[in-house]
Amino acid sequence: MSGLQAKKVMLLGSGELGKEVIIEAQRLGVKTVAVDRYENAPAMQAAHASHVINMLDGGALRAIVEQEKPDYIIPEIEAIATETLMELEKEGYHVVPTAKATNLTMNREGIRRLASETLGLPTANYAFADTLDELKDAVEKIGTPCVIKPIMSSSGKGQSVCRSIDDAETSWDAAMEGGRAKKTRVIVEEFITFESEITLLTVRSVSGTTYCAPIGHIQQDGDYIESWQPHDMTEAQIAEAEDIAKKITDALGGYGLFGVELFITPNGIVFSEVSPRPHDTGMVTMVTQGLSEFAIHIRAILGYPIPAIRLISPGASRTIKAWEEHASYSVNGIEKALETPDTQVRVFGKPETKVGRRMAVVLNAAETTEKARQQADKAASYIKVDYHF
Ligand SMILES: Nc1ncnc2c1ncn2[C@@H]1O[C@H](COP(=O)(O)OP(=O)(O)OP(=O)(O)O)[C@@H](O)[C@H]1O
Ligand SMILES: NCC(=O)N[C@@H]1O[C@H](COP(=O)([O-])[O-])[C@@H](O)[C@H]1O
Ligand SMILES: [Mg+2]
Repeated sequence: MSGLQAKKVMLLGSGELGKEVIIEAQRLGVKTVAVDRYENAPAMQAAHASHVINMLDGGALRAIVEQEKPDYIIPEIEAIATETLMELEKEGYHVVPTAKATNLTMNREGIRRLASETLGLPTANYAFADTLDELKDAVEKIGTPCVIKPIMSSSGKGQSVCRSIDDAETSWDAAMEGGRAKKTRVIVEEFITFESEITLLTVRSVSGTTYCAPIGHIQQDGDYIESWQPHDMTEAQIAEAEDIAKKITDALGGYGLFGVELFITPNGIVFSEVSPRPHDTGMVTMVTQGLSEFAIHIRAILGYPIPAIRLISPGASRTIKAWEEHASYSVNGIEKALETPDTQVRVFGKPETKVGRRMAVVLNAAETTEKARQQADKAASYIKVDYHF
């Protein structure tokens, strides 16, 4: 790489999603630097260079950016000092898709107020609370059941369903435990009884705004366990979903791929949240699309055209999680899993397991999403995380 004069990207957050972004960037001859809060993170294992810093520490973040001078800063996780990204953007650094998008989406309050109060998009009713007493008032106001989440968290961490006012304290404690940043504020959301939920991958690039086929998914404890593409929707539902996605992504701006999370209800489509970056449920695109969500993200960022996104086959993904905390583990059963036709496995290579941590994903392509879901499920059933004592 040393002689090649190339653009340099810096990834802030180096998990399984970032690892694929790094691989796609390298395929286009881009230099890659991976940053995260711990050593040997998945994307670091693929990047040209890496750094371990506390990304919530603005000073540490600035120091590493000034040292590496990347052409593009690509946030990958929901725990970054985004105020520093706003300053760096003003100083001329390019934050993907924009520092404003990162700042607003890093915090559930920012994106929710933008979607509901500024853009008038349909969302669950919501309220915010900074103390247990305020939380009890918010639960009274929103009604039960309701969903309580730290304002800065992801993959369902610290999230709980509050079924009666008596649950408020347990939910408060869960949110304080699970938030990514040491902020105590929580959001209380009306519980939406949806028929299904989707991620609409939306791309803003030099070629305009385009959408991938909708991805259906199932979540357990606020974290995804299964996704498939395409999700069955009427033309009218797709048009409604794309309209919401266009409004929210236009408001965030910049070039890149966004994961717009939507609930499908009998009364219409409800906006939930948006990631200004590839989405975990979108890992399925590694077997369904000609360009995966990761390839699309990097192409869009670099200003390259994305004239078409082709769905090549229906497909499904199934996550493999660890259920114990260990510094030494192995992922077994891959040989048996791969006996199922059109199956692929991605082992992320995280250095240690944690309770509920996603360690790998199984992908399957088939003639129908139903068959792909069944096959992904079957293949995944053979894969086990074993712990070494
Ligand atoms: N208001 C709600 N009503 C009903 N279900 C909800 C509500 N909010 C969240 N959920 C359920 O919990 C899941 C996770 O919620 P949300 O996306 O807000 O959390 P997250 O921590 O940001 O997760 P991720 O980072 O994986 O997107 C949703 O996909 C949905 O299944
Ligand atoms: N829903 C967001 C999401 O899936 N993000 C992905 O999980 C990683 C963190 O995993 P970890 O908590 O196991 O380190 C992040 O770095 C990102 O790749
Ligand atoms: Mg979500």
